[in-house]
Amino acid sequence: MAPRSEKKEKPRARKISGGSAAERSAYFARREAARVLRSVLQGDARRRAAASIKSLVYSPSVRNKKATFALVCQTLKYLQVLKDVLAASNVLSAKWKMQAELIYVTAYDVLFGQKIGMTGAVEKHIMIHKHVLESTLLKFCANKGVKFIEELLLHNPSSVVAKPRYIRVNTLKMNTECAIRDLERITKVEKDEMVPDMLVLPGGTDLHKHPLVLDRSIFLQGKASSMVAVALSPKPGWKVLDACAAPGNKTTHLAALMKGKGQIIACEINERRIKHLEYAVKCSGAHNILFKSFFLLNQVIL
Ligand SMILES: C[S@@+](CC[C@H](N)C(=O)[O-])C[C@H]1O[C@@H](n2cnc3c(N)ncnc32)[C@H](O)[C@@H]1O
Repeated sequence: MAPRSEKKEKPRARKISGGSAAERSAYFARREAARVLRSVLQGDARRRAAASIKSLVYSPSVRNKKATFALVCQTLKYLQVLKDVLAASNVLSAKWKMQAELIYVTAYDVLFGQKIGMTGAVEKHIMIHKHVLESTLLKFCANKGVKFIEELLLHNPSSVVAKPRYIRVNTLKMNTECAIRDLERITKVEKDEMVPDMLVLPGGTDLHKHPLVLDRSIFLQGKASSMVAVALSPKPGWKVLDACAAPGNKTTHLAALMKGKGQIIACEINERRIKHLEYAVKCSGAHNILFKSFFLLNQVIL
């Protein structure tokens, strides 16, 4: 493969005059994200382990680490959709191919992100084509018969992030049918076939700030983690020891399966994590949990 020409925009050399600090920061974050994305995709193409995104982002040369990390992850999540939309809209012509990664990151920002600091040549190019990109995206959704863009990710097996998002309903606070009705307002929801009270949402659904997550009516808990308490199948009235409890996903799951009856002894050695554990338990509506600061195998605590 011919080496890429290095005649690209040099983000650090370029002086961005005017604009707010937020605009300048967004401009640079896109360029830093594009460089990280290139390393990730090159590693992938050569079928060798790419450096982890975190290790690339946390190199000293990256200034705006948080924004860069978020942009890389989000662009990767939508990458196949972005590629398809750009190709169908003829936006990634030969002239722009050398900056393909910056085009992907910017297209992500324009279609799904914040659209700030749109001062660079690539930004202007994407903004000129914004309407055609948006209408192509809508056509894709219509053709696949999907209501939400996240669902397109499920139709894309090659998508980097095709894994679904699992949710465990905290039945101490809410029943599963109500949770489904609430979540269906924002995305597609299915019941998991194996784990009771577990819901499956399209990959990439971000619910971290959803009120049901914040008040612990639902937990963003993986399927494997949720199988543990189900496998134990504790009955109301049992006494159960959770030896490594924080942040409390399994502890609260046990409490729900025991319908709040019996006792769970939750051990956690890390003081900072104990606080998270106690907060999660308090919000979860479980009242039968006794906290211990650590668990020692040879210590009789029961
Ligand atoms: C992977 S996390 C547990 C996740 C948790 N079971 C859940 O489902 O949310 C492991 C936890 O065990 C704690 N831990 C490790 N050794 C411990 C010990 N001897 N006693 C109590 N907690 C310990 C760690 O501090 C950490 O918070």
